[in-house]
Amino acid sequence: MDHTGLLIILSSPSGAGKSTLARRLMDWDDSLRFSVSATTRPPRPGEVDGEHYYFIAPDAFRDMVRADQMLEHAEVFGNLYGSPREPVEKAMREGRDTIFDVDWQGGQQIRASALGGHVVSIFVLPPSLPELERRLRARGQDSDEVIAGRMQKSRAEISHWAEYDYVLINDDLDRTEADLRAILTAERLRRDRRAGLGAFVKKLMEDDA
Ligand SMILES: Nc1ncnc2c1ncn2[C@@H]1O[C@H](COP(=O)(O)OP(=O)(O)OP(=O)(O)O)[C@@H](O)[C@H]1O
Ligand SMILES: Nc1nc2c(ncn2[C@@H]2O[C@H](COP(=O)(O)O)[C@@H](O)[C@H]2O)c(=O)[nH]1
Repeated sequence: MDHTGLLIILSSPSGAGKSTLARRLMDWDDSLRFSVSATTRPPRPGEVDGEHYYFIAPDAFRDMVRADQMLEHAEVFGNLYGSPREPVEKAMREGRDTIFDVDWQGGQQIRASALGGHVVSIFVLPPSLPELERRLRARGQDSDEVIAGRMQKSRAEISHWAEYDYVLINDDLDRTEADLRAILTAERLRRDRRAGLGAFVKKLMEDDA
């Protein structure tokens, strides 16, 4: 292995399909790892601590931020969310690619982080706002009040679309998954080519010295 792992950022307004797409990508390629975030929001029915999120108290969250244990963190919909730093750095050293499901603030912070890896950012749009609301309701996990709050914030999240390398409209799930696979394959080739050429050029210079 002569490369570091990719950092793959997925952002979207809540309910556009990031978690569903991330799960599908990991079923396609089991070498991908998901960055399990820490959050102060309460678990939804069926969510497992350490698998979907690390559910922690606000004080514990703030302690982690103070100890520089979060690669990025933000307040989203009135709760704190953050990506623990250590597992990401370990995956990068091991050459494993990491998927992040984070909002635009997290996306900006990961891009600006000093990790020095190859970052690929993807924004997922819903086909329409009524369809976004339909998906949030169909998921059946949030109250009307929570859904209204998320819909109200959706425009602010969408306004950051142009900061991303790729923008996909998640109308047909199979099609969006296929687009994501193509992006990942191409970005891995770019990363590998760069890493391979670096070694080649170094050797070329040494041979000539
Ligand atoms: N292309 C699609 N067509 C129809 N339904 C979809 C599509 N993509 C995702 N969904 C459904 O929409 C709902 C929301 O998807 P998901 O939970 O993946 O969104 P999310 O972006 O991760 O949301 P959040 O930001 O709140 O975590 C789920 O019930 C999922 O099955
Ligand atoms: N900046 C971060 N945003 C995160 C992180 N983990 C999740 N999120 C975003 O929060 C909302 C809501 O998520 P939900 O699970 O409560 O529906 C969603 O848009 C996520 O992308 C994180 O670690 N950092």
